[in-house]
Amino acid sequence: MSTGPDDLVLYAPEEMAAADRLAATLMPSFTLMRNAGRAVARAALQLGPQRTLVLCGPGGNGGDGYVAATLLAQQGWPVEVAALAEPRPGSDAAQARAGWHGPIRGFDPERAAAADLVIDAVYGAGLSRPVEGLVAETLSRARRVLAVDVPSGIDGATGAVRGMAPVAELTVTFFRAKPGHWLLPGREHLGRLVVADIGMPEQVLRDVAPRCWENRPGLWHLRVLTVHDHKYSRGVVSICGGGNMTGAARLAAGGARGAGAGLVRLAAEHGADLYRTGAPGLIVDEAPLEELLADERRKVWVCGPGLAGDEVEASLPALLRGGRQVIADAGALTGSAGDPGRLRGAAVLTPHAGEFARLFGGPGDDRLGAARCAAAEVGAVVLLKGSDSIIAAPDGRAAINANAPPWLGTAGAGDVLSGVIAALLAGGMAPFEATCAGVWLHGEAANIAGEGLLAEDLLRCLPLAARRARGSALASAGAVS
Ligand SMILES: NC(=O)C1=CN([C@@H]2O[C@H](COP(=O)(O)OP(=O)(O)OC[C@H]3O[C@@H](n4cnc5c(N)ncnc54)[C@H](O)[C@@H]3O)[C@@H](O)[C@H]2O)[C@@H](O)CC1
Ligand SMILES: Nc1ncnc2c1ncn2[C@@H]1O[C@H](COP(=O)(O)OP(=O)(O)O)[C@@H](O)[C@H]1O
Ligand SMILES: [K+]
Repeated sequence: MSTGPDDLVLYAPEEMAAADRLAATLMPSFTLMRNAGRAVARAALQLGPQRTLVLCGPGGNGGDGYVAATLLAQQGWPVEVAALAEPRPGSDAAQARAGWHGPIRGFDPERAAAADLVIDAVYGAGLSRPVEGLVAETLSRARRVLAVDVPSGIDGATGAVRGMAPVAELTVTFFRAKPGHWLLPGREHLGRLVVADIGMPEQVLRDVAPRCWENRPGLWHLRVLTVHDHKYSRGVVSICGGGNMTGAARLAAGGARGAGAGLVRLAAEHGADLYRTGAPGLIVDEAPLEELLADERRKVWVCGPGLAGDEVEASLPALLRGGRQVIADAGALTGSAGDPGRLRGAAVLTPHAGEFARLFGGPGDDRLGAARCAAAEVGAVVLLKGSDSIIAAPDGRAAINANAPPWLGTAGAGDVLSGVIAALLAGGMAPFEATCAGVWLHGEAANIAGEGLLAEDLLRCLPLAARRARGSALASAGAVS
């Protein structure tokens, strides 16, 4: 089956609540809860019969727990239920509670410690304050946890831990995942994530349409070359080269070439000889920048890797004035610390957490929200890099990337990435899609290279990463808008 944006969309808790309300006008809402509980029971059954304690909260999450407990008991499982409070009379959760005919106990940390499996159905999308006291104590004693929707305490919008949250072995969520499933630290609490189909009407996807996606092939499409392509149509990338830290610009150039740019040129008014000793396919220009800008084919520029403050001053304003598509990285970001307005006109900014903080402050617990605000403020795509990189567009679209292995955190990896994004931009992709695709290819190349990679290793792995992207996005649905 093909994957498209609708499959990758992430519903924040308030969007999921809106989806729920809409669904309730189209079908009996209890059907969704019954299907959710069924999916939880099915997942538990796959773990094999064992003494199970279902911890039920007062709302819909607890309702799913009662349904699952009832179904598991019907299968002959040794199941106990502990409840925090009675569900609101007349609610779906109350109906689910009425289906459970066994005893209901109070929360007790010792009982949780004695169970072989704890089903955490305490809080889900309705988490409204930190998890503490008896709930925290009980959850923290569980030895093996299956979480319903999210491990209680994980904020579904931000991935933050509010108070405490158990580390689950398996998490079963419904309809679509949430940003907090993919953002850290939430992602580390899930174990394996199962997204269960609970029969949500199709109309919900149309009428409640979040603008946040998991970043994978299918959200974007790499172009396919034809016999009519040539080096200029594949894209020209220009890179500002510093006179001192020359490795960074060379890595960016390698990233652009590895990601399929037809022609990569390095602008090095000073230090051109150093660059000429590098890759033979790289063209080094010694002419002053103003002269290079007269060539209208040179639309896409990487500015920042390896540049000192004065070198940024000598290049960035001219590139922006010249209406070029600029990827501002490293030195270009540091040079605008506290004054992000200086980057207005750039196509993409690629800060890591430290650079982001220097530019915009924060970002605090809500990194997704902070990246979106930053993108709107500067009018550029903002890529907040990390092991859960966030790509945010000025129009509110955002994507969360999760394929990057920890060994990608090595000096020079970011320089390669700026070149990869530049190549995709130069090849005709729009800035948001080019950045999403670049980040995924970069992570995939790191997976191909394996642990111990050096930034240089990414370059030879990029072509295979692109082939994998094309393979897994085959026949995907249309573009994101
Ligand atoms: N959205 C959907 O499509 C569906 C949702 N379902 C379930 O319904 C859940 C959402 O239900 P609710 O909106 O009732 O929310 P929850 O069941 O997550 O929370 C219930 C209530 O608990 C209280 N609460 C939250 N955090 C607390 C804390 N830390 N300390 C003390 N009290 C706290 C709040 O008053 C909240 O309204 C989902 O997580 C999911 O499990 C499913 O039943 C079926 C379909
Ligand atoms: N723990 C991690 N897991 C996965 N990717 C990481 C991790 N730490 C850093 N990265 C990635 O490595 C790259 C490092 O970029 P950057 O910090 O700019 O380094 P440099 O300036 O040395 O090139 C980014 O793409 C970032 O997302
Ligand atoms: K839960």
